Amino acid sequence: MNASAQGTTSDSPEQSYDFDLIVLGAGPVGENVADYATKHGLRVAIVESELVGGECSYWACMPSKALLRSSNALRAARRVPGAREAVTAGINAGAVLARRDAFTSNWNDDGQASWLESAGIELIRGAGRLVGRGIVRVGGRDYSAPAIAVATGSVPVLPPISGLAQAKPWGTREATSADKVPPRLIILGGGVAGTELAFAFSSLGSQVTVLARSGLLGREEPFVGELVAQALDAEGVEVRLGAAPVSVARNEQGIVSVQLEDGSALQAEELLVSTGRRPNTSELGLEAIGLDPQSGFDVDDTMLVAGTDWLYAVGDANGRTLLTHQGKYQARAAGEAIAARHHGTPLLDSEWGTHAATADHGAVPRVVFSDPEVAAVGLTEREARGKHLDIRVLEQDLGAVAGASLHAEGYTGRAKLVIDERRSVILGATFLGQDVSELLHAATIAIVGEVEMSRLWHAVPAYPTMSEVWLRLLEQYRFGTTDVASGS
Ligand SMILES: Cc1cc2nc3c(=O)[nH]c(=O)nc-3n(C[C@H](O)[C@H](O)[C@H](O)COP(=O)(O)OP(=O)(O)OC[C@H]3O[C@@H](n4cnc5c(N)ncnc54)[C@H](O)[C@@H]3O)c2cc1C
Ligand SMILES: NC(=O)c1ccc[n+]([C@@H]2O[C@H](COP(=O)([O-])OP(=O)(O)OC[C@H]3O[C@@H](n4cnc5c(N)ncnc54)[C@H](O)[C@@H]3O)[C@@H](O)[C@H]2O)c1
Repeated sequence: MNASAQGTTSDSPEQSYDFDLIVLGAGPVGENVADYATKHGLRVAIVESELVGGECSYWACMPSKALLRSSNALRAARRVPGAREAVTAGINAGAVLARRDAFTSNWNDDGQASWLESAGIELIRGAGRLVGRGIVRVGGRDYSAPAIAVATGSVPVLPPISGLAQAKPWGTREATSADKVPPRLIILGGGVAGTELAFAFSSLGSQVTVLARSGLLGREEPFVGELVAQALDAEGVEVRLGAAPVSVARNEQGIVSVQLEDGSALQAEELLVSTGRRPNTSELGLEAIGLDPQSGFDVDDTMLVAGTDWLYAVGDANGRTLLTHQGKYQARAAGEAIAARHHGTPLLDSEWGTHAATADHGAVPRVVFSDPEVAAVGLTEREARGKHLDIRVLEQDLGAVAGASLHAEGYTGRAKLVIDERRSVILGATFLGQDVSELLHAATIAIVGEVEMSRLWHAVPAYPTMSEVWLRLLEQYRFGTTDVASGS
């Protein structure tokens, strides 16, 4: 390392630094910050303590979706006469686990490490820690750069329940990398991870019980949790709403017992805790640069940390939205903003500028890969009302659309738009039903583009696709009724 610790400033000569940018954490977000800065000519190093590719590739998005996909495809076939008769056996759990293993490259990151090399990004293996302004220590060696980006992801939150930690519950890592399907599985937490993994393990053969202290998927429109709970029930999953565990224990035979507040108890071979995550900041040495590791990062839309002109926090690490695609979007903005500041070229950080993650504030797409799927973007009705906006709400039975009835026998689904009446633009959209995730991007474009409803009228959905739900919603907006030339 060439630069001195606290004395290093952003206007020191470029040559005195080891790199132009050091990124802490090579998850999807860190990789993108590094890539975008490198594309603009910066010399970038990335520090990774585990596997290049991060949580998403090995223990989150990819393995969980691989565990879900086969059973979703099987149910889809069973919903279509003609295909249904060809399904003569149930799920092959071994083949599903093998496909999951392939998607995680058997937890080997050689491929992603080679990609870093090909992109011109230097990989430093080990846990990085900030020891001063612009200085990162890895394995006893210091590296310097005028800009540092923290992309260290998030860690699970374990609720303070008596005996829980000692019972060695599964977290989402253990669930997504499991090589056996437990006969019984209790899931604590009815959020996105708990809901998806309930579908996954139930389809693989576990008897699953979900303990959700309130409804499922409480961040979304109320009908979402209700309909997904009904679907889980139909799959044989028991969803216990309002269930509060008071203690947990694992006996010598390995069976976990969960004692509930109402006096009842549950037993299972495994207990999965999926009760949320928090930014992974406690081991970063933030105190060395005058920041409190407990209070999290306060970032602007270029991901610059408040009170600094050199430190960035991106993706799960800043706690804005814990989603890969949104973190990567922030990473693209941050990588280019860091490069612009480095080169002294114009910073486009005003609303919707290239270097600003403006969509974080009202256009975040979210998909739950349950069956039915949940796809939502922007504000829910509750959130919009909380902002005291003049809104109008449109709802449509998705099953009544010709494309949906062709897609699956007895298709059940729903769509909802939240409209800003003053500007006549969409603030939020929610779709629920089989395969609705691919409907979502149209809504995201309408929100980001602030397309007025009168112009959306001219965006004609093809017949007979499920996208015709847009026409039904627009008719409702214009005429106040769904009963307009419907059917075909
Ligand atoms: C079960 C589950 C399923 C999910 N499914 C989806 C999904 O389908 N779609 C979606 O959009 N999101 C999903 N998510 C969320 C998604 O996984 C995260 O939003 C995403 O991984 C965040 O990326 P990141 O790069 O910020 O952090 P991470 O992927 O966590 O990467 C951070 C990296 O930093 C490294 N690191 C940490 N500390 C240090 C240090 N001090 N020095 C060096 N390296 C360090 C870690 O080893 C890790 O590799 C899911 C999450 C879970 C738990
Ligand atoms: N498809 C996807 O995009 C996807 C899938 C899985 C996870 N994720 C991301 O990963 C993050 C973590 O997922 P998650 O499901 O753990 O978090 P979450 O915030 O979605 O859900 C946590 C749930 O646990 C409940 N909970 C919290 N404390 C509890 C307690 N003591 N007892 C009972 N219930 C309790 C909460 O009420 C909530 O319903 C999420 O923020 C999500 O964005 C995304």
